[in-house]
Amino acid sequence: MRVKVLPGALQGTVSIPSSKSLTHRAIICASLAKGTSVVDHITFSKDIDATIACMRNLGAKITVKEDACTIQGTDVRQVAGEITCDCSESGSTLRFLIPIAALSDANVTFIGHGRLMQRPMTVYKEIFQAQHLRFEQDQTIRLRGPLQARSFAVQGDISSQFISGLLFALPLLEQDSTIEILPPYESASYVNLTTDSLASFGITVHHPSPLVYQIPGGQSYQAAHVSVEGDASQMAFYAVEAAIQSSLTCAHIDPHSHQGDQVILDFVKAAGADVQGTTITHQSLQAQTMDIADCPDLGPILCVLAAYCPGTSRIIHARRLRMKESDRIAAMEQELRKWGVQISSTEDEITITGKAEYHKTEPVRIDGHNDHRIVMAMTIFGLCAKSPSIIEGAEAIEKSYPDFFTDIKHLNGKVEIL
Ligand SMILES: O=C(O)C1=C[C@@H](OP(=O)(O)O)[C@@H](O)[C@H](O)C1
Ligand SMILES: C=C(OP(=O)(O)O)C(=O)O
Repeated sequence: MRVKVLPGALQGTVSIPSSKSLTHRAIICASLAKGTSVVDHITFSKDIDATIACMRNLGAKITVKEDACTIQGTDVRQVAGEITCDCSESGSTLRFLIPIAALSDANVTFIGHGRLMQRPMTVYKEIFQAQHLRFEQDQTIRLRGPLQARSFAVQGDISSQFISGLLFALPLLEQDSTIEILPPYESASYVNLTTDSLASFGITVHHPSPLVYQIPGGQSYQAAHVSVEGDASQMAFYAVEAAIQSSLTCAHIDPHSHQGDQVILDFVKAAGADVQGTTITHQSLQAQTMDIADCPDLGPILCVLAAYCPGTSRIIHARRLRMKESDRIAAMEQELRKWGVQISSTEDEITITGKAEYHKTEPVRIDGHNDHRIVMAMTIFGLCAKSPSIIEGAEAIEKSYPDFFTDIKHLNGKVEIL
């Protein structure tokens, strides 16, 4: 899909789609629970569809109607035979489900697409090898449990999704387990979302100190009704557009949310925007240093913010952006340079010297890098620029936010699907 983006300010109120992270978690917990759960206010996307399909293959009965899933949970420990789980391009689906699938002694094959199987998996490989369990990885991952309760030491700066995955599975083992995080501990806010979701389904996890989780064994998930709150990572695209050139209100955002990406409101405020609740209004902008250790998904759109902030901004602790759907640092460097943005990077840091306006005599041709967050960030850049751009591979938005361009149009954004 190619999308032409014409310059112009957005206006109005946008209903932010529901949190992808919280939806994965609610569907997984419900699928492990005794009885029937309901998860509603879901925004469906390719990643969420992948989690639903995999949980069905692991035995959960999931009915989808409008924006809700009714889920009859299963005892995954009883799964037998040969199971295949297609995770599409979803790192969350793959890394959350590996320990869950390993609760049984079934032979489970995980399939991934795009860059998924190149994303780091060493933490699990080492755990499985230490327990003499099958874990083979090439184009697919083939594994066999049953996983045993242990004291697990997990590197904290590769992906928090390993910690979340273990936290879903370990309460269902008979014995107690502990997870010790080896610092630095990044994306910890996502693990907080996991423990929140576990608590909603009756699972207890003790967190006696910042780097230790104690997980009592012998627990069972209880059915629950969960309504999913808005997605702070998606709000970020609108918050940045408003900070650069307009005024927007973001609806369906929980002011008390535990999502780490809610920090976007602090970043746009520190850049100079007026922020009242979830209404963001442009005022003159300035450069700043932004630490994204706890909110990596904000990386691409913060590059856009920095590009429009006069002065030199730094985005630090950014290394993990290189391991997402694309190398997001390289992708943003390549695409922003086409607009004439001054941007450079080291392995862990991005430096951008911004200015208020960008203009090119020919339409700028942007590559979406098969990455939803690159497509959305470069769309916002194009709306704020002074001349048109064309985004190739814009269908990548389906991974998390299929209605992105429809919502942009509702806000008077001039985007044309070519
Ligand atoms: O747990 C989650 O829902 C997520 C954790 C983060 O990954 P890392 O912990 O690998 O940084 C984030 O980038 C991803 O989009 C969603
Ligand atoms: C990296 C992302 O998701 P995941 O890790 O689940 O593929 C994302 O949504 O930006």
